Amino acid sequence: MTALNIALIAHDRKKEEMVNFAIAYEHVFSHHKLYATGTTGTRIMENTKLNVHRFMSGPLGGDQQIGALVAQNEMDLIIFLRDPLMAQPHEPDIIALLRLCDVQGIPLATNIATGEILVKALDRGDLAWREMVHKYKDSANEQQGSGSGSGKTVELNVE
Ligand SMILES: O=C(CO)COP(=O)(O)O
Repeated sequence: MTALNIALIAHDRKKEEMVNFAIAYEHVFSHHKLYATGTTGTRIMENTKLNVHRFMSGPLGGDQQIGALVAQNEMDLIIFLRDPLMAQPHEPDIIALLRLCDVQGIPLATNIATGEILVKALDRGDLAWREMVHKYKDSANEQQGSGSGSGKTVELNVE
């Protein structure tokens, strides 16, 4: 199975849970391309050997940056450990990201129990259909002669 694009996001009181999750499934995640909001990504990299492409911190637009990739159907799996007991200043961004996952039909876990099921499914190859999505997009882009391939993974430079 080729590497899929996975986004890991956690609100502050869920970050320790996310770090432990990343440690537990490092052997699975290491085969894929990881993306995260700023602080979540930093915490994961500090505690594992995983390489994580970090976007802005959530309140500064990180959810929206990941949402942009979801809108382009580039993101294959999202594990977003939300804090359901604390209001977030960027709640509209969060809702927008979740909505876009439903628009594109992207596998999304918002708690650790579902996250674990999805990562085990990923490990078993159950998300191989996402490879077909990428192949289809790539060939559609080639047919349109878009050259650099607007459907390819967008690499953004972040600090
Ligand atoms: O707020 C977040 C997601 O909505 C997470 O952002 P950080 O990973 O930067 O803390």
